[in-house]
Amino acid sequence: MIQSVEQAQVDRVDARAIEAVAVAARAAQPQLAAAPGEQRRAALLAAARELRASRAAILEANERDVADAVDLTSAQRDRLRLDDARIEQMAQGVEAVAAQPDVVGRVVDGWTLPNGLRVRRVRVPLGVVGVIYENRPNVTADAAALALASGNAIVLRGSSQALASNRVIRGAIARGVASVGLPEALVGLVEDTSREGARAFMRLEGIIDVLVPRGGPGLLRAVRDEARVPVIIDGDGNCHVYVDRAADLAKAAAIVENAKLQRPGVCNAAETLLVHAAVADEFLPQLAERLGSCELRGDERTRALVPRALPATAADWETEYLAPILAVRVVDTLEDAIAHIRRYSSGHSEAIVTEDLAAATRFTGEVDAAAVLVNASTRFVDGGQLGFGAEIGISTQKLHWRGPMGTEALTSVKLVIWGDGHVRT
Ligand SMILES: NC(=O)C1=CN([C@@H]2O[C@H](COP(=O)(O)OP(=O)(O)OC[C@H]3O[C@@H](n4cnc5c(N)ncnc54)[C@H](OP(=O)(O)O)[C@@H]3O)[C@@H](O)[C@H]2O)C=CC1
Ligand SMILES: N[C@@H](CCC(=O)OP(=O)(O)O)C(=O)O
Repeated sequence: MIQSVEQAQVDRVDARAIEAVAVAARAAQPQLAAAPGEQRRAALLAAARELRASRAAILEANERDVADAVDLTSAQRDRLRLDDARIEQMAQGVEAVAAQPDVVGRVVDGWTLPNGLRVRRVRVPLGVVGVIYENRPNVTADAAALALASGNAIVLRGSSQALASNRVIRGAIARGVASVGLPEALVGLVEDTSREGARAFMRLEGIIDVLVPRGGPGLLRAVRDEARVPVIIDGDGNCHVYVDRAADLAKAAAIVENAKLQRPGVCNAAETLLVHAAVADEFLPQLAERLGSCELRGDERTRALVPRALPATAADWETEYLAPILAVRVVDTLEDAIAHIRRYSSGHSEAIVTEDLAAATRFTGEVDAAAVLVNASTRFVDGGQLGFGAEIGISTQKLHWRGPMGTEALTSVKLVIWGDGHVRT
């Protein structure tokens, strides 16, 4: 039989071991779906306790991960590294998910037909959620907590760089789950972190109900080419801030600084600044000073106002730097800003700074992204910040869900119809 190169590679990994983890999760999921909300909540609270109790083991594993990782950018190193405070945040994140209102079985709406049939639409778990994610170990806890809270089993495929950390974190959560009488298999971890293993994972048709690929363009290409399971893409963030002619420039400077520099390596950090020509003279020189060592790459009009800015090339408008670098362009109109964003945005998070309600309304109406913000930093587009407790990722696609994915995003709906001997005529 003739095989493609990709298929031959998939065959070389232990695809059966990966499948076994997912099959076990699938077998366990109905028990979770039938469990009362109190038991799911108790599992999460126990998992948080186990995370705190495993602090030393998590730190030790994480040190090994950091020591073994080669060629990390500063953003990747920052993501991978855990410390006491981050482990505590992880446990608190699990508790925050436990405190969310229960979504399983929630009645979305209901109606009674003229013939007496009673129809209700209720929320149900998706089933088995797979997630492929970057080298950020806290995602292991966040994703598992959100899945369990919403009645789903989860199979985690984290980065090869974080495997030791993820093993210990997954172990702690599984112990919490088992301590309340639920199966540990509800939280599965793919131990084969090869790229071929990831591709085998994407092909688990009929076993994984939905895959959440959380990462950059390389991962998304692989998913588009290889996945045989339904996906919710949580992709890269080429995010913009537009400073309008009617902006309060003090607010604008604080927002741009926060959006770019508070944590430059994350997907909701700003990458390009657009400034209306009417305020560029006043705004850009003071901003350049405020941004300190942040590298600026500007168009010609920007460079005339900010001599330290390097020339921006066409590629800069497309680039997610994930670093303290900001592309800057002066635009003549709100329409030009919207057109630039329409062309280059990856559909993650886009912000306008303005005191003009009409401009803000036009921006929020016409810009097509998971989140549009008025007079606020793009850094707020995060599950924890927006009240979801945590996030499994930030969906950059339109179907099923858009934006930070909390428990509701991990459910679908089912019609429950009650009759009394009704037959259709
Ligand atoms: N929308 C969202 O919710 C989020 C988006 N992101 C985006 O992720 C990117 C940063 O993370 P980064 O780690 O660089 O992302 P990558 O896409 O490089 O890696 C993410 C995960 O995918 C795996 N992976 C990468 N390429 C492939 C491939 N071709 N085939 C199979 N698996 C693959 C990685 O494995 P390994 O590490 O083992 O190579 C890792 O587990 C940014 O673009 C950021 O915006 C990040 C977080 C959240
Ligand atoms: N949820 C995050 C942003 C998403 C994220 O985790 O991004 P990344 O640092 O690229 O892994 C936050 O704002 O803190």
